[in-house]
Amino acid sequence: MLIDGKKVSQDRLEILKREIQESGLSPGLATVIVGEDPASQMYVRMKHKACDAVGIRSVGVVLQADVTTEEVIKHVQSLNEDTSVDGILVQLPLPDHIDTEAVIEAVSPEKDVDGFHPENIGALFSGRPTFVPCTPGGIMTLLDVYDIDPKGMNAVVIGRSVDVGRPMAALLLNADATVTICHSKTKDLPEVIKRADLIVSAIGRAHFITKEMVSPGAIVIDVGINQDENGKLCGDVDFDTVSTIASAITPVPGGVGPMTIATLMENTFESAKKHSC
Ligand SMILES: Nc1nc2c(c(=O)[nH]1)N[C@@H](CN(C=O)c1ccc(C(=O)N[C@@H](CCC(=O)O)C(=O)O)cc1)CN2
Repeated sequence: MLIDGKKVSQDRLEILKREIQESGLSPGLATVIVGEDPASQMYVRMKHKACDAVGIRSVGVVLQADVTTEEVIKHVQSLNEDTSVDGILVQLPLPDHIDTEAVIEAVSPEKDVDGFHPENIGALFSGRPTFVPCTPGGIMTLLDVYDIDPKGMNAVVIGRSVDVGRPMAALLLNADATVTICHSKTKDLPEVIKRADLIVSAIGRAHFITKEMVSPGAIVIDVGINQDENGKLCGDVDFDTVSTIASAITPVPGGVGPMTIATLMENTFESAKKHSC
């Protein structure tokens, strides 16, 4: 079965648009981008476009690549104080000279619609999630829409990043899966992956997950955004072969990526609802 993230995200955005209209609220999202990385610029454009589509006001702060950490934090603080802004997201990655953790910690936890603030990450790991990071949150929505219940499954998350691997593991644990997080130092990685009922790959290596590593019937979620040898967008999973034995699989493009944006829109509306109380 193909898990169609593009379709699910469109459906979710339609529903959200109606909910926002009916709420009478006027949610606001602020994006912060530093430098001119073309991929980051594209993702931020996609986020503003999604805001327009569902009825979320959006403002963009664009900062030069040589801005200091302190200057970025000042902009974030002024967005924290701006009552017309319900959600703040700082597009990642930031340039190397910027202290990313300090910038993320400067975002008010109440406006942290990316769910990266330590307070929100802590809540997630305590089993009391507040704002959930958008990519793992979007994956949980996909599993739910396709009636895939992780309860009791052996889930293997490949990659231990703060924005995807770790929160993904916490969400799967909260959903009663038995979770293994793999990383560059994991011994016998293919063997660990072979035992998985559910694989979430977020390592960023084109075609890394091959058919031989995957148990027939496993569910395969591909978070990778890579380029193949011809410069074509592809995931971590060798889709053509793995899809012949997986029971369900996400494509790249059109799988997890669009759900990241839909979840960001949903988090922003949730934030606006909280601020209206
Ligand atoms: N502050 C954040 N930074 C980053 C996040 C994030 O959630 N918050 N995630 C990624 C990038 N990202 C959003 O920011 C993102 C990546 C991919 C997609 C997407 O829809 N991809 C499409 C393909 C688009 C293309 O043509 O290249 C797909 O997979 O179908 C959306 C958002 C890192 N930074």
